[in-house]
Amino acid sequence: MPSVSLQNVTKIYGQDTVALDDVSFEIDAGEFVVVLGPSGAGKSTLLRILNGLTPPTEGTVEIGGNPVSNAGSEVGMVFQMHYLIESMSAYRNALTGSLGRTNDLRSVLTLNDGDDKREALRALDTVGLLQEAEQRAGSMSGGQKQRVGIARALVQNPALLLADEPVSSLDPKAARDVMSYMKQAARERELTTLASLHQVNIAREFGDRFIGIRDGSVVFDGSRDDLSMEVVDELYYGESGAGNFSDDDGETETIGAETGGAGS
Ligand SMILES: Nc1ncnc2c1ncn2[C@@H]1O[C@H](COP(=O)(O)OP(=O)(O)OP(=O)(O)O)[C@@H](O)[C@H]1O
Repeated sequence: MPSVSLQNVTKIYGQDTVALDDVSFEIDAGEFVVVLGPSGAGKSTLLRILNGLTPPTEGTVEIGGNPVSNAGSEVGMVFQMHYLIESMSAYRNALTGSLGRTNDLRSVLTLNDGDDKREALRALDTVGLLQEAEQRAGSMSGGQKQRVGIARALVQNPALLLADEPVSSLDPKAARDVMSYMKQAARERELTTLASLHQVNIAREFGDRFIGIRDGSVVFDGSRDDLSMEVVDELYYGESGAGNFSDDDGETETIGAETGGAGS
């Protein structure tokens, strides 16, 4: 049974804004999938449908064989903006992930059960922040905050980890750090992961499978080897734009917030 299954999913906002148009794909358990596509392609809509925040207009979505509900506990979410409580420690922030399971505010404020505490520490360890567990989130770097956001999602013990442009606001080094930890967490926990990214070079480095969306349709679904410069050009610029995206040495150019280039 696939971990994620979308069948003929269409999303129309209002009268006629077709954000997703008859999208179907399946993701196997443990796959690390990156969604790519130009602004407005439908990536955020896809993620919102997968976490139950937005109902599809048509089609079916299943996670672990069950229809997506808006209970949300089976889906962990990492956001572009981390949405941490800045006055609380990294540990307390990670612990709020257990709310997804227990729905009990007391578990965060006072009466945590021991399992939740252990899970929060384990998750912080996974993202390399065990030593910083007691540090106030507000005093952490952007990359560290994002890693706390990943820890919080892991504490939820989700069946699917979704990340919506998780490294867009980070410099290239911090972005790579965050992606490395996310990949490691997914591998350790055999966690199915789907991340939308704007930076093609970072996507290429960390993704195992790539789904390209353009104008609401899946126009590419393949491995790193299949993700040629031509495919990337066509994904972002359409057929007429071939050649725009490759530079002279064949490296993929950066999209969006990343400005420093690979490894800088
Ligand atoms: N709540 C909404 N109401 C109306 N239209 C919407 C809504 N959300 C998204 N859209 C439209 O749906 C289309 C897809 O938007 P979506 O945000 O999913 O794209 P995206 O690929 O995530 O873009 P970006 O990379 O800029 O975040 C766009 O035309 C957008 O304007």
